[in-house]
Amino acid sequence: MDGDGVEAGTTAAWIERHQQMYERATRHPFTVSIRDGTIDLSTFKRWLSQDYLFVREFIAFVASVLLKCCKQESSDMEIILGGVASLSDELSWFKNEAAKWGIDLASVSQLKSNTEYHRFLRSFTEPEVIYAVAVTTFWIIETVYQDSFGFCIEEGNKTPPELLGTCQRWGSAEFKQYCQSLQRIADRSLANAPADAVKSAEEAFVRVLELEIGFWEMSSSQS
Ligand SMILES: Cc1ncc(CN)c(N)n1
Repeated sequence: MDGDGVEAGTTAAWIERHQQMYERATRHPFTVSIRDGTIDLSTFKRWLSQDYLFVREFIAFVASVLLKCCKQESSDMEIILGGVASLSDELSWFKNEAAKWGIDLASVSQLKSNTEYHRFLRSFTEPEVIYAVAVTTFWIIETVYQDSFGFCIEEGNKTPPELLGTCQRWGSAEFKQYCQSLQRIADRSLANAPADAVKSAEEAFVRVLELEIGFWEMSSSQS
């Protein structure tokens, strides 16, 4: 077990093996600039608008993970169902936050890196993609946000007060526990999965890190 009570497993080994890329995704200049208080607010608003579109697609992805979970009569159902349910709150949160920042969500055009991420998420809805691969992908997507925003509220932060709510949303102890539950599910599923599925899951893990880096870059630069 590590200090957080998570058993060291396959996913922890991948974080170590791909440490550099993991760091690039979770300590990106975008989130680091939130933590050090130098964030340009137009950049933040771009991220918020694009992430709203992302979350709409993410809901379909998480629903597809739930469906795969149900088909194999897994005991993980309640945790994943909780994830689906919390996305309803998340959508409302985005709408409220957008109104606060004067963003008209209906007029936001989706940027390229977001579209690329949507395409990736959609590929998981295929029935051929097995549960272990899908749930591991789900875990790393959530974990990048947890680690990134968790850093923004760790000791020594200079996060602007108006951004603390955003950072709490994914950086809270509760969200961390949820990610740890997903990690345990991913590790257990991978331990029982065939070698080719474990390989696909590791490829998806790396791809998520690339896409998350692309998402932060897009938010910073409109690419
Ligand atoms: C791009 C992205 N990655 C992850 C999350 C966390 N669900 C998110 N909202 N947006």
